[in-house]
Amino acid sequence: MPDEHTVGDAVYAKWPQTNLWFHATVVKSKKGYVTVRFNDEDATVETLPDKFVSAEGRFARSGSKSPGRKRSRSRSRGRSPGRKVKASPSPVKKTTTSTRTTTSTRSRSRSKTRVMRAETPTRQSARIQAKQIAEDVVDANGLTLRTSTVTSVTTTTTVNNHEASGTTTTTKTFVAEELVQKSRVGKTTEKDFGGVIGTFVMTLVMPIFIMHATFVANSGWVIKEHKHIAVRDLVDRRAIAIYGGWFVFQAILAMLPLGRVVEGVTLRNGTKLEYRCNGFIALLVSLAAFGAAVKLKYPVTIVCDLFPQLVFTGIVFSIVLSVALYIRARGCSNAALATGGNSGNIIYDFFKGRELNPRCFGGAFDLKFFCELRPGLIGWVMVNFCFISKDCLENKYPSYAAVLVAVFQLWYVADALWFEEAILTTMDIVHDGFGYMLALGDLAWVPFLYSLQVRFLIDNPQTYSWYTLTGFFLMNLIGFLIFRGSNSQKDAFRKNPYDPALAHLESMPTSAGKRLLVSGWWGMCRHPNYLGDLIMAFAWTLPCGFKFAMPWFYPLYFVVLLVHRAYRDDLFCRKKYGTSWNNYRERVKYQIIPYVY
Ligand SMILES: NC(=O)C1=CN([C@@H]2O[C@H](COP(=O)(O)OP(=O)(O)OC[C@H]3O[C@@H](n4cnc5c(N)ncnc54)[C@H](OP(=O)(O)O)[C@@H]3O)[C@@H](O)[C@H]2O)C=CC1
Ligand SMILES: CC(C)CCC[C@@H](C)[C@H]1CC=C2C3=C(CC[C@@]21C)[C@@]1(C)CC[C@H](O)C(C)(C)[C@@H]1CC3
Repeated sequence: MPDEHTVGDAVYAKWPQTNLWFHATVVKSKKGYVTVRFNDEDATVETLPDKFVSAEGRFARSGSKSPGRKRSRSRSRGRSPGRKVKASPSPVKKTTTSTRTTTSTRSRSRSKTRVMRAETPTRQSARIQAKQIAEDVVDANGLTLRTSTVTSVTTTTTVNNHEASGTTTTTKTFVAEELVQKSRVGKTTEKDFGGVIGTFVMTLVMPIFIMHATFVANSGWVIKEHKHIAVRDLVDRRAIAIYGGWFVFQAILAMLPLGRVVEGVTLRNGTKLEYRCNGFIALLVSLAAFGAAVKLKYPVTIVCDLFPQLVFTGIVFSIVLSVALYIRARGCSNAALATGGNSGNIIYDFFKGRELNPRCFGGAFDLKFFCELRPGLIGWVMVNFCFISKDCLENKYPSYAAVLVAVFQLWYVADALWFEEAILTTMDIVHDGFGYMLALGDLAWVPFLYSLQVRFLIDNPQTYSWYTLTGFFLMNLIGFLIFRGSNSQKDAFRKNPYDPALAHLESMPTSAGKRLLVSGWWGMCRHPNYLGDLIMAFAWTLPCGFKFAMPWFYPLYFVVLLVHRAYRDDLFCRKKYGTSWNNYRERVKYQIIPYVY
């Protein structure tokens, strides 16, 4: 049972995202959450689940339970993940500890625990280690917790004798007291995407390019036959109704009380948001609705006829949404901001997005999560299918290459929605605010540019022998197996590093507590999932042939996007894992392509 807290109580509170506990004072206590003020120079206020707050007397008393009252887990596996003994968040000395193992020899055993006061050398190394941990710690949003003072560090060494497994493990629990830290989102000083000028150029170029690609999908880089198109020709009520109707339809599906509700990563204030994952159901319903529309002879090809108008509507919609998001974020508390979108420069912050998790309908509807996976991603599949339907109607026999690429892309989207909750740990959800980049990316770039190859193949049918088509299929399959295999391996490891199914994998410890895989897919290179994604991108484009440049935009853009993403992730991880990240880079040398890059 967590402690009862009264306003003004002196407590120890766990600093978000660390195993470090600090002096704090209770400001408010409500329904399982306690708002505390840390005794640091900034008097940082955080709201934490009550298990992360413990009365001071209770915390220091020998033999008392840990604040979280978690049972410490000991592992006795030979492999590295198994060797890790998860340090209890409790800094208290325990006289007895219940232990559990996760292997087949799993057994519950009372372990005899000897508590030793660390003498000077250990105490000194603990102080250094605690300081290093604190310096390396970065919160869920990539924010470094800056350390200014370490006034005292206490070390307890606990030796557990595991009778059942016959192994002896040593748990060192460090208590760092009165570390003065900050976790507020400071001004964003390191700007990526070329800073203010880069983001300004991208803000202008991205919509122009989407429009341009709409008119040249079937040709080279330039519009050869110049048709004069006025902006007023691009405004069409039917296009607005189709785009708006689709967005609302997807929003309704997303809000249906179907599918699992999962928790996202821990936020800076120690809390987690909940997300309803019913994306795969939304895809099935959308496909069924499309099938019904075709069967009922509803003119789905209107999407092809009004394509430029739809693209224009999507762009305008994304711009309006981004402006609304920017204005909304001006009224946000500091705690709600993304670390990367708080530079104070309107152009940069508008592009990157200021608010991390904008939600509406009383917090029930997460805009970024919804936009990233639903209207754009499922819309991309629908655009492909509308063009295939048009081809079937006009030519009787559809272009097999176009059908194959549409199937590959449906497969990719279905996979994303089947593993929907995996997106909750991607940098878009964890680090990036929701602004112009993601709004335009999700709602116009993905549905109207990612469909480039299928649109090209409809206008320029290519004929291939069955073994060439099989070759494309195998290439896509190989890419998919690498992409899915590596993403699932990492997800499984992050969910439970002691999963027996991962016992064959080697991992290395980091100063932030989490381990990093160094064998299996993640031993080949640091981003095997990007490699798989890229192989698929090429498998979707090769069928377009080499006569025209435009379809090749997608794999070229994707290389740039993923190389830049790998670079950004490297910066985040360096902050998060400190020197351990350098050791990891030494061990796993290549970024995306083993022995090449
Ligand atoms: N189709 C498209 O347009 C796009 C697709 N994608 C795809 O989205 C997917 C997600 O991409 P993204 O979020 O960028 O990156 P990753 O899925 O590669 O995630 C990077 C994070 O994984 C963790 N990690 C890194 N190395 C290891 C390791 N050795 N062991 C355990 N954990 C590790 C780290 O986080 P931590 O340690 O905190 O867990 C790191 O920050 C990719 O498959 C990518 O191809 C991405 C962009 C666009
Ligand atoms: C061009 C701009 C500078 C950037 C626009 C970027 C966006 C288009 C992409 C950023 C990350 C994305 C992801 C997917 C789609 C593209 C965007 C939005 C993703 C949903 C595709 C399906 C995958 O399986 C995924 C892993 C779920 C992807 C997550 C990232």
